[in-house]
Amino acid sequence: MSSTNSKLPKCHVLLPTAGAGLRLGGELPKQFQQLAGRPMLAYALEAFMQSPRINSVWVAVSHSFIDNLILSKLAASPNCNKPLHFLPTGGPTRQETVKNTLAAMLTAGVSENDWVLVHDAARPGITPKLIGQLIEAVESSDSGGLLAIPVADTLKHSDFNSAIAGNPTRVDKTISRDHLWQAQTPQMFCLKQLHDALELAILGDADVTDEASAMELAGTKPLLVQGSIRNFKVTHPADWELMQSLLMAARN
Ligand SMILES: Nc1ccn([C@@H]2O[C@H](COP(=O)(O)OP(=O)(O)OP(=O)(O)O)[C@@H](O)[C@H]2O)c(=O)n1
Ligand SMILES: C[C@](O)(CO)[C@H](O)COP(=O)(O)O
Repeated sequence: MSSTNSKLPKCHVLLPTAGAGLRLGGELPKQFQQLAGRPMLAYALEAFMQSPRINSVWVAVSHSFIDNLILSKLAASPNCNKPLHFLPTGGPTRQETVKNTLAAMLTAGVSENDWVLVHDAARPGITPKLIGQLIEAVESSDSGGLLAIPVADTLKHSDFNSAIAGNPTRVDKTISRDHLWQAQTPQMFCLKQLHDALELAILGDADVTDEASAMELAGTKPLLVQGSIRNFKVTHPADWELMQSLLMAARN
């Protein structure tokens, strides 16, 4: 499958940005706060703009943020060299935000057979090289797939009873890390299949925290493609500090 033939599936990006960033804190949701001098969202946006296989970019925004000047400034950047759409499709959960945005993309005329790469705005360490590797691997497989990294540390399950009333948390047991991977994004699937899988998962109140989980519930086995430790999710203040140092060092 190559996007050079217009009849073949194209690749589009969906960036969900409707989270509140509560674990990080701050006056704005984290994806719009200044990280090493630019809104965090700008880094992922630029990586996809620089990826030759990406045809269009769709940013899912909460209703309360859709008219914010930060968005128009991002769109005006000379780096924005592909069709860029901001949609007020944010929902109460990540999976609802993604499902609403996929529905809007279908309504806007994107082909249901095209690929969509869903990427957290909170992962500014993504690079055009990693994006290219995911696309190449998934296109030559018979299913969708995601970036992920094999778990490197020894894993402990905590003792439920030790977590009561300020007691120190204790080990219940050690879990084998064999065959365990940490899911990253982008996660790349056929647009309509992902939409339907998310819709089913939401209707069934399933605990899906990423796109792959919804596709697994629908019976597929997504491909695991080697990601990078640099593509970590900025969730807590310590992640923010680390990412800021990495971005500043890369600039010098
Ligand atoms: N209702 C939601 C929740 C999350 N997200 C997006 O999903 C990505 C990953 O979510 P996470 O890092 O957990 O962000 P938040 O939900 O904002 O974080 P927190 O749980 O700390 O509030 C982010 O780009 C976030 O904006 C979204 O679009 N809609
Ligand atoms: C999609 C994800 O980033 C994959 O690791 C993750 O599941 C998002 O989870 P969160 O609960 O929204 O932080």
